[in-house]
Amino acid sequence: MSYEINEVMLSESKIKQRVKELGAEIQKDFNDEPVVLIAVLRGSFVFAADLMREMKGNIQVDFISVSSYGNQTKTTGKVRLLKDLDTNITNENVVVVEDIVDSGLTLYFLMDHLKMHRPKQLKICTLLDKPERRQVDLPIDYVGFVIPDEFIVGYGIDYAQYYRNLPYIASVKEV
Ligand SMILES: O=P(O)(O)OC[C@H]1O[C@H](OP(=O)(O)OP(=O)(O)O)[C@H](O)[C@@H]1O
Ligand SMILES: Nc1nc2[nH]cnc2c(=O)[nH]1
Ligand SMILES: [Mg+2]
Repeated sequence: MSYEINEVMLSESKIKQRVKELGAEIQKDFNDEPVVLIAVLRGSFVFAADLMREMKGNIQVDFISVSSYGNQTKTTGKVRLLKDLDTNITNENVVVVEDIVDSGLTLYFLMDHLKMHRPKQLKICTLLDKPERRQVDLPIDYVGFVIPDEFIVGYGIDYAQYYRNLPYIASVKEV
């Protein structure tokens, strides 16, 4: 089975505008206190890079890497931790930065993992939310866009490791 780009769902300018709003909202909620952003590799690296530049003040960034999709469009249901944090987040304000929440299994696994370090606050920010596909209950603090149940790529998000370099977000179709 192979896929190709179907249509643009979110343009570069629409994403830029929303990322700006999210940065301002997070900063306001934390009253300009220091924040550690945790980007979930690989998908969220583009979003996290743009989001952190919309925030002023004492922002740290660290990366955690997990994978559960392999080269398919459905989750394997098994989340693998590929790289852990390097930062000590105990008593820190932490915001986990994700590109997309689909089944919710990735973040469910990660939240459990991160809570063990007893951060002061632990919040979730995702650019995209696909609520129709959720398999677990997950409280999400910041959502960029709620999207329909379509497999999407671009702006850091891949299909079989390709398309991450697209500056926009597009749906794909089977060909
Ligand atoms: O809510 P879920 O159903 O768990 O899906 C969301 C996760 O799936 C994708 O990551 P993937 O495992 O494909 O790895 P990647 O970030 O390296 O592309 C995406 O970047 C999210 O992290
Ligand atoms: N590329 C891609 N990866 C995902 N991981 C979870 N949902 C999606 C999606 O819609 N597209
Ligand atoms: Mg990911």
